[in-house]
Formats: sequence, structure tokens, C-alpha cells
Amino acid sequence: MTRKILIMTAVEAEKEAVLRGLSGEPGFEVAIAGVGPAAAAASTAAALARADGRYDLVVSAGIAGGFADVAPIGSIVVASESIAADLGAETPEGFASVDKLGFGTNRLPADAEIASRLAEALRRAGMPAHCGPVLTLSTVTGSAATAEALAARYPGAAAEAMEGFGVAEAARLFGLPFLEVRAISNAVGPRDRDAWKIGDALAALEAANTYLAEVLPS
Ligand SMILES: O=C(O)c1cccc(C(=O)CC[C@H]2O[C@@H](n3cnc4c(=O)[nH]cnc43)[C@H](O)[C@@H]2O)c1
Repeated sequence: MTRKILIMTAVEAEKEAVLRGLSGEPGFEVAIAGVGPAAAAASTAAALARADGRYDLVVSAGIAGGFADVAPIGSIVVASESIAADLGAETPEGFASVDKLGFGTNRLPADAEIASRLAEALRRAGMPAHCGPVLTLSTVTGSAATAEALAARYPGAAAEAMEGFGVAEAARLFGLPFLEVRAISNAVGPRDRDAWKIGDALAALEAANTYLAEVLPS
């Protein structure tokens, strides 16, 4: 039986970019999850429940902010793990994640083999690609202070977006492996809407998806 992959994007423009990259490759379905972790988790879980065991892999794909010196605008980040970066509690000693509080986890791993194979394939093709942690936040970072705090809290963080952890939670609920692929449209830091390169990021997202089928187990 042929493999089936579910790719969730937040918005239509991302879905179109992914579909252009896949260019009719069989076995892929691309659906819109909505913006934010709650919409992403609910939409993904609903899609997986409707499919009744039809999928082998769930992917969160879209644009993202890149952390300075790790993921420049136009580059691709393939998540090694998805981290719910603000899921926890403020304490007098600082932020305590749900892991530390004993209420589950705020880190869900990506399929390590597929993630590293995809990042390698992209680099071989001459694309700037990095494999590292991707943060999921409900609030887009808009200051240098928050960017620095997140980078210190999660050493090695490569990018931040708003859906990955929600998609990953749904995949985990259904016992399926997860992947997150992000094209960088802006730097994580002070808000500067004029500096966003959404067109460049969508072009990079399209290009990255042309390599997805070849790195998946058959
Ligand atoms: O209004 C702003 O300052 C602002 C800055 C960056 C992104 C937004 C969005 O509303 C886009 C949200 C959408 O795109 C993904 N995304 C892209 N860049 C980032 C980011 O730096 N931090 C978090 N999410 C980002 C996200 O996954 C959403 O789907 C607004």
C-alpha cells in the first residue's frame, strides 16, 4: 500500500506553495489548520479522525521567524523537535515549563531520521537549511528582550512559529510520526513589518517541498 502523508499549513498561501513544490506527487494531502497552536491541534486531530488510520506521517509546514545567526531569512528550518515555548508558569525563579511542573511535556520530537535526511537533501541541493528546535508560541515575538529570553531558555532554538506543537500533539494522539518544515520570512526580534520577506519564504517553502517525497521511507 502507498504511504499517505498529511501536511498542515496555517493559511492558503502556504498550502499553495507546498502543493506547487509537491507538483502532483501521489500520497500527499495538504490541509489548512488555521493560525495558532489550538486551531492547529483541533484541525489536525479532526483530519486524522476523519481519515481513520489512513496516514503514516503528519507534517506542519509554513513560514516562521528565524533566530539570529541560526536561521536567516529565506532559509529552511527542519525541526528536530517542536517546543511549546510558553507552556508553563511564571515563578519567582523564572519560567517553569510544564515538564518541570509535572503536567506533561512542552517538547515533542520530530522523526529524527526523516528530519535529518530532509535537511541534508536541501543542503546538497544548495539550499540553506538547518535542523534544530522550532518553538511554538501563541504570541509572535516583537522585541529584542523576548527574543533573547527565548534563545536563553531554549539554547539552539532555530525558529519560532505558531502551529508546530499543536500539529505534533495531534500526531502523538494518533501514534503517528511528526515533521515540521519552516521557511524563514522574518527575524525573531523587534517588530518590523516592512522587513518581512513573505514572498521569499513561500518560494523557499515550495523549493523545500520538492525534496520531501525522496527522503521519506517508501
Ligand atoms: O504583526 C506582526 O508583527 C507579525 C510578525 C510576524 C508574523 C506575524 C503573523 O501574524 C504571521 C503568523 C503566521 O506566520 C507564522 N510566523 C511567521 N513569522 C513568525 C514569527 O516570527 N513568530 C511566530 N510565527 C510566525 C506563524 O506560524 C503563523 O502561521 C505577525
